[in-house]
Amino acid sequence: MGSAEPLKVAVLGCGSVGSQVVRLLDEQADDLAARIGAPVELVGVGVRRLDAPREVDVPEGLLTTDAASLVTRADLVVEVIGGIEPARGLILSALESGASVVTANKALLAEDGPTLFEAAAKAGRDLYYEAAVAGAIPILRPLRESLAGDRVTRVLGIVNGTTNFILDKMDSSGAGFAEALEEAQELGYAEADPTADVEGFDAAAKAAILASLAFHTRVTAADVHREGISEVTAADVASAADMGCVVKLLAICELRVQPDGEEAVAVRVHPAMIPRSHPLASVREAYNAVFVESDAAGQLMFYGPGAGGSPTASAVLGDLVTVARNRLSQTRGAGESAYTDRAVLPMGETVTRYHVAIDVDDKAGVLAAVALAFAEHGVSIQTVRQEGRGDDAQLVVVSHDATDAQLSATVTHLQQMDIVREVTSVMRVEGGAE
Ligand SMILES: NC(=O)c1ccc[n+]([C@@H]2O[C@H](COP(=O)([O-])OP(=O)(O)OC[C@H]3O[C@@H](n4cnc5c(N)ncnc54)[C@H](O)[C@@H]3O)[C@@H](O)[C@H]2O)c1
Ligand SMILES: N[C@@H](CCO)C(=O)O
Ligand code: NA
Repeated sequence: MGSAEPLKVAVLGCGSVGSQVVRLLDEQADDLAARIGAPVELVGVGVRRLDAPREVDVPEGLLTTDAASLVTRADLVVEVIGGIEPARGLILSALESGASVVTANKALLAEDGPTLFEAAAKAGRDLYYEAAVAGAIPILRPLRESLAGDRVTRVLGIVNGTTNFILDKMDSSGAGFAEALEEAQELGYAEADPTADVEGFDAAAKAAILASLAFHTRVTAADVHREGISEVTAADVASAADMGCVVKLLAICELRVQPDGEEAVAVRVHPAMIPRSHPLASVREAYNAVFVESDAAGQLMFYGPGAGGSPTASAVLGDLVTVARNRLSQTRGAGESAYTDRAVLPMGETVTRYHVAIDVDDKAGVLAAVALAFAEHGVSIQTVRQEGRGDDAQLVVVSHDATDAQLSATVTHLQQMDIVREVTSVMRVEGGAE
């Protein structure tokens, strides 16, 4: 074992994640060599600037700004630069020159995963990316390997720590969105430009990756219906609490049997109310969790730190060991499984329940007129209650299952009614029995 050739590893990017990968490669060198069956040799660390401050001491002579040539000298390339280019070009050139690749790059995988998977298959090399979804939490390998003999029907995930922190803060303190965001920024959870997190882009990329693996099909970020949390108000959170619910930003991937018997997938990211009794409701602060439903296993929950340099590096190193072992035994891992080629349903056909708050005139017949508007669009009402009197009168309606198209038509109708002053909030209700 000790006589095996060293495995040459290149790390591209030395930021939050890359610096922790470099640190662990050094600190765990002996254990990694024993687990892999060969020593790991760090042959270079690709950086943008040689003189930038770093969280890790990179051994003399290993830093380089020439990532393009570095990838041709490695057996295994770890890509932790992020973004589309130059990451995509570097991964493709690494595969072409015979290296296997481990990446944490959810944005790239969700935008152009198929190009990368095809390049890996053509080169006969591995492409692993456990860190790309929910950081340290093992979720992609369980979907790809442990659940490969089961039929996954639904994945519900809290896959963005920043937004979970903000919504948790709003729930526990009554704060509004802006105030909770400010606190998240002060504590370093949210970035100065929080758009990717709060508008759901990060979660949508992860949803695309989860749906692809769960349902053996190809889903890209463009297929994912996306709504962020910037419109969620303190009143929405309080209203959820009144119903025994909590508001979470959910990534929802569903397998749906169509009337013609064909199976299609629906993938969406949006804030939703879930009952406090649901396992995902107990996910606090910046933690992540993924709730999986499958035919044979039933319900599974994966929970843990979804971000941060060191937790994310844990997932990267796990992939590195697997890919290294595959390489030594001259095999490849499972690779992409997209044999089903399922259609992705438009959002209008998505079915769920809704919580609708409507400011109304406080007079006889209003409740009946509002109920009729729901009925006209085929939306059945589960509960309705009035809050406030006079100028503050509000009706809060919770529907049974309806399509998004039916609900949208109902809301448009309500907005045109004289007795309706404003539809103040429309939020989906997930994770509960009908
Ligand atoms: N930070 C997390 O918690 C986390 C969690 C999961 C996944 N990820 C993913 O990991 C990847 C890295 O994230 P991060 O948080 O470490 O980002 P980061 O911004 O801290 O680090 C990226 C580094 O890449 C460097 N870089 C940019 N262009 C380069 C180039 N051409 N060559 C070499 N280096 C270059 C930057 O200077 C920076 O130091 C991203 O894909 C991200 O989505 C991060
Ligand atoms: N910004 C992400 C972490 C990286 O995926 C989050 O808040 O969860
Ligand atoms: Na993960």
